[in-house]
Order: sequence, then structure tokens, then C-alpha cells
Amino acid sequence: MAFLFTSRNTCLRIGNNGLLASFHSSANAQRSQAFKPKSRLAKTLEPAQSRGRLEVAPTQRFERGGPPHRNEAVVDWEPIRKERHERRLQRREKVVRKEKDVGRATWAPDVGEKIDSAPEHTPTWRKRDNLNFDATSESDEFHKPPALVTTGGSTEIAATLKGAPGRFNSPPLRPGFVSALKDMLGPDPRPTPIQSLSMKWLLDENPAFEWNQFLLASETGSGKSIAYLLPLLQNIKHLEQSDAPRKPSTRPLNPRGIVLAPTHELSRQLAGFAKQLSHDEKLRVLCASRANTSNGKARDVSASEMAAQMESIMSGGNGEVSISKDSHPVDVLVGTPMKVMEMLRGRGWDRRELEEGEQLDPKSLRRGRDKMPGPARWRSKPELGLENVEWVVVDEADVLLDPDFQEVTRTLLADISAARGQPVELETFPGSSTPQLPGSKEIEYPFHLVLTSATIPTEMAKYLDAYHPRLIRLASPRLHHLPKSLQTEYVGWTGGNKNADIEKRIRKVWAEDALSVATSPTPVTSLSKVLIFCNKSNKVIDLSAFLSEKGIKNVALTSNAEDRKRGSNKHLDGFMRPLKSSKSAPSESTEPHTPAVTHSNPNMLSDPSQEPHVMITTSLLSRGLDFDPSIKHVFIVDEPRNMIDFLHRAGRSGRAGQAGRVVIFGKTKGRGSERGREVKERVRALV
Ligand SMILES: Nc1ncnc2c1ncn2[C@@H]1O[C@H](COP(=O)(O)OP(=O)(O)OP(=O)(O)O)[C@@H](O)[C@H]1O
Repeated sequence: MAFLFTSRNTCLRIGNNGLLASFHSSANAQRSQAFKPKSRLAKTLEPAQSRGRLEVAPTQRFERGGPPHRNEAVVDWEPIRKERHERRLQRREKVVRKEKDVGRATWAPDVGEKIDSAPEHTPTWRKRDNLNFDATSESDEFHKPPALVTTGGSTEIAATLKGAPGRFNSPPLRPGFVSALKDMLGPDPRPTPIQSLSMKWLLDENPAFEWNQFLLASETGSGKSIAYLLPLLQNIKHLEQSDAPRKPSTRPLNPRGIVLAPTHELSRQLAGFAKQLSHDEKLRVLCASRANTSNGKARDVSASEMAAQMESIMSGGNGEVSISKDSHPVDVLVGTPMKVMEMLRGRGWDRRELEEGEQLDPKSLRRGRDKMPGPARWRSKPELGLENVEWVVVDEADVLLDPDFQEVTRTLLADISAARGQPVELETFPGSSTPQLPGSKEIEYPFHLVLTSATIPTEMAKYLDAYHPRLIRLASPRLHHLPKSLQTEYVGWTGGNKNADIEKRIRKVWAEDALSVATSPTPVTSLSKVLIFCNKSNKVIDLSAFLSEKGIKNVALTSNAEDRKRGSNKHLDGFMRPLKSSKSAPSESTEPHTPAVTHSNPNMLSDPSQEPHVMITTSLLSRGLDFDPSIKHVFIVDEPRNMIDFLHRAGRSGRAGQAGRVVIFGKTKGRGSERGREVKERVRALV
């Protein structure tokens, strides 16, 4: 675990899962207690106020193992008819009551109620409410799957995806994006429900109108990245074509869009998608990973120089500033909030002075200069200007807006607002030099904000209601459920060596693969790959050593793994879905590419003792990463900490309608087996 001090009383922690988490020391300890993160899934996305809006796409059915996203949306009409009938009866009752009250036979819908000709849609998971399911106590992290409330004020159920494109056509899309999509997804790609909704709502936002806020919420592997990247890139392209001049800036990098993600791996993947999509339309995408941004050694900047520069940014770029000569024409910047902050404020912005009598933590000292407390002066030249940012995407928003992380994310959003001339009011809490949460009132950012995630925890839903009341919420009906193409399996520990049980199950996967060679209509040349999630790094290392000893070559990835420090996703080679484009997107890696192992005999199956077929990791790689369909099995060998974590881990397989299986290990007999049964119940409810 590493520490990164951000302010006098706050420090960011790089946890075992590799994600940043912050905690507050001494003065803020009490406050952080009050903000203890909750991991329950939200029961509804229904906005609390009528200014917000929820639109749910109809169910889309994939054939198991069939081609992804090819089937038309299918609507289950029976419950829809029933609900419509009930509503009609209710309305009639209302009219009769009104007639009696005022003696007139007119009826008007409630304020904000949307009477749409589209039939109302009842989510299929409503039926599950009748499951014989033991509701959990407040202290328990696991819980029943939520139901989106589909009645009331501002909800519009798009059972027929009214007004949402059913194809990637040009128009509404620019031809360059359509050709890139064909290149990526095949000759006749169809949008997924969340992509249809995003094209309906996000394409061609009129910047002169108002700045909008969107939430894209849909299950793992349902194509959220393309859902927000397409509108983002198209809108930026239109801005470029409109000849709207870029605002002057003193900084070399002046993007129009910023995409934030919780890990470097995910940032690089998203930058790859964006580069591929924008190849024909010639937009410039930069990934703020270590390999391609300044390492901060260029020139140290003094505190006073930095203060002057920050003042100029915060003033929204007055007439005194000019575009620097070495301006880099970047359109979209993708990175972690911490890295983008470094580019904005200069590396070392989060250093702090030691307090009087404070002892240094020797462990954090050993981890290098960045992670030590140090003199509070700016260390490197800021390189990022924010004046032109019109789109900000917060991917995995439940992580980046989690109470533990939101300080850095929201400080960055506030910096963008300030740079664009509309400062967001921030309260400074006692004992902290960093601006923190604003008071409980609506936040209006002077840019389009897109939040996206496959899981919306209760706390996030409350936060969105309080601070983003006019948020447009676009959701898929399978939100908070496992992808349909993912099967579940439970394996009981034998009571002996757990690592041996895992090895046995891995070998069973390959034995099944070998058997399928004879029956498969298509030639099978490689054994499937297995992704194993553990809760702790030491467990990863232990299991990796065991499997290596047994002749199973594997990749073990923990947050501190040396391979992660390279600035490329090379450490995930062979496990990630490769970018398909023939017009390959430029790689951010400077390292030579090692070709995948090829087999001289095409009839021979790949060899797991020569080529890694197993990857072992923690929740570090559970978020957003688009693993290759050859990963047909995800093993969950430790009890997941909560269902949110489970959904993300399991969702690394069964993506985009591809077949997958999540294998959950647990105790099935004897003492402690109740817990296993409970997990089974809860997982079953997510299916
Ligand atoms: N319309 C489509 N048709 C076919 N495949 C698609 C389509 N849209 C996206 N995909 C593919 O689906 C896969 C998953 O997409 P993506 O990573 O965007 O999912 P996601 O919803 O962001 O998942 P997660 O919640 O895990 O981050 C990608 O390989 C992508 O290329």
C-alpha cells in the first residue's frame, strides 16, 4: 500500500486493489467516519425532482454465444399491457373524483408526468421480488437486487426506443465514425440499447443552449465506452468545424474533451478506443499515461511562478494570456484524475510540509519521492489548459465520485469550471488546505458532464439527487444484473489445499476445451483463458507460485507489480481484446511489441505450460477492462466484498453477448457453509 499526501490532513492511498482511495488524518477523521462508503446498489434511479429524467431502454436479448448485439430489441408486452390497464383504471378513478369535486369531466396529468404513446415497460427483475429471498440486515453488505421504479414523475420508458437510432447510420453520425465502427464491430453493427439512448440524447448538443449532465448506466460489457465516446468525438468534431476559435491559453495542451478513469490500464484502453473511432475523422487523442506525458523533470517551477500561472487560469484566461508557441493540438485527453491533476497543477502539487513533531512513515519514504511528504513547493511545469474543455466524462463514476475519491475528482471538475470562468463554490473544511465538498446545493458546471457506470450505489444515487437534480439518466433494463450470456457455477472447497482445488478446476476447463475440439463446427486451436480474482495481493502471489510449480504458466498482477509501471498495457497482452482495426491506432507504448505465440501445427492446441493462459489479480483489474472473449471463465476464489465488486469482477467475461462463465468458490459443507449458501442466493438474484 502506498501513500500520496494531498493536503495537510488528507492523504491518498493506493490500496491493494490499485485504485486510489483517500483518507483523512486527525482533524478530518471524524468527518471521514461520517462519509463511510456504502456498497449497496441503488434501488431506483428515479430522480427525486421533476427536473431530472430517467429513460430506460427496452430489453435486448442476445442468443447465448451468438453474434453480439445483432438482435432487435424485444419487448415483453404482457406486463406492459397489465400496467397500462391498471394506470387507465387509476386515471379514470381520478377523473371521476375530480368530476365529483368540481363538476367537470376534464383530467390533466400530474405535473411532470409523461404520458407517452409508447407502452410502459415493466422491468423483468420485478418478478424476482417474489423470490424466497432472505432480506439482509443493515450491517450486511450484500443485498437484494434493486428495481428501477418505473412509475411517477419524470420517468420515460423508451419501450420502443422512440427517437433513438436503431442503427449506426450517417447521419446522424459522421461518415468517418460509421466507417470506424464497421472496422471495429463488423460490417453491419447495431447499437446496443445504451448506445441508442446516448445517440438520441448526447449527439450534437447545442453548446449555446445549456450545459447538460448525463448518467449512462448499464450492465458490464454493454458498450458504454462507445456510447459516450461517439457523441463526445462527434460533438468535438463539429466544434472544430464550426471554426469556433479556441480560447487562448498559456498551456501547451488544450483539449476540448476530458475522459477520467480510475486506473491507468483503463485510461489506455479508452484512449485506444477513442483513437480508433476518430481515425478517419482525424481527431487527436492523448492518453495521460506515464509513457507519453512529461515526467516533470523539464523545469521546476517556484511557488510564486505557479501561483501566478494558477491565477491566470482561474481568471478564465483574460486578454493578457496568449497561446504558447509549443501548443499541442490535442482534442481529447484521457487519464486518471490524479494524473490529469498533475498535468494541470504540476507534478508535486499535492506535497505537504511535515507538521511539527510529525514522524515520517519509513515505508512511504522507501517508495520514492512522489509518495513522500516534502517541501510544499511546485515541482514541475503545469502543461494542461482547461479553458476549452466542453465535455468531461467520468467513467466508473461510482468509484471516482465515491466519498473516498471524490476530493480529487471534484477538485478537478471545479478547476475546469474556474478555468472556464464559472467558479464552483467550494467549502474549505477546517484543517484542510484543499477545497472540498460544496454545500448541499445544485452544481452547475460550464461544460457537458457525462457520468457512467455499471453499478450505481445508494450513496451515489443520493448524491446525484442532491447535487445534480437535472441529470438525465439513461439506463438499460439489465442494469445491476449479470450479462445474460454469463453462466454461474459454484464450486465447493474440498477441505484440503484450496490452491489444488483451483488447479483442478482450471484443468477441467481445458479438458472440456480439448473434448470440444471433436464436436466444434469451427476449428479450435487454443485453450480458453482463465481470469482469477483474489481479495489480497499476497493470495495472488501465493496462488501464482503454486500454479507455476504445477506447470501452469500464469500472470500475477497486483497494484505494486513492476509491469504496471511501464506506461503501457503490455502486461495485459494476450488477455485483452485486441483493437481490430486494420488502420491500427497509434500505440502510446514505446516498447517493442512481442508477437503472440503462434502454433506451427494448426491442429495442436495452445500449451498453457509455455504461454500464460491464467491471469491472477485483485479488484485492480475488475473495472472497465475489455478482456478478450477467449477468457471464458472468471474464477472468484475469495468471497467478494460486496455485490458491486462481484458484478464488476464477473463482468470481465460474457461481454458483448459472448459466452462466459463465472465460477464462485466457497464452502458448501460443514461449518461456515451458510455464508456460501447466502452468497449463492444473492448471486442467483443477480442473474
Ligand atoms: N454495438 C456493438 N456491437 C457489437 N459489439 C460492441 C458494440 N458496442 C460495443 N461492443 C463491444 O463490446 C465490448 C464491451 O464494450 P465496453 O468495454 O464499452 O463495455 P462497458 O459497458 O463499458 O463495460 P464495463 O461496464 O465493464 O466497463 C467491446 O469489445 C466493444 O467493442
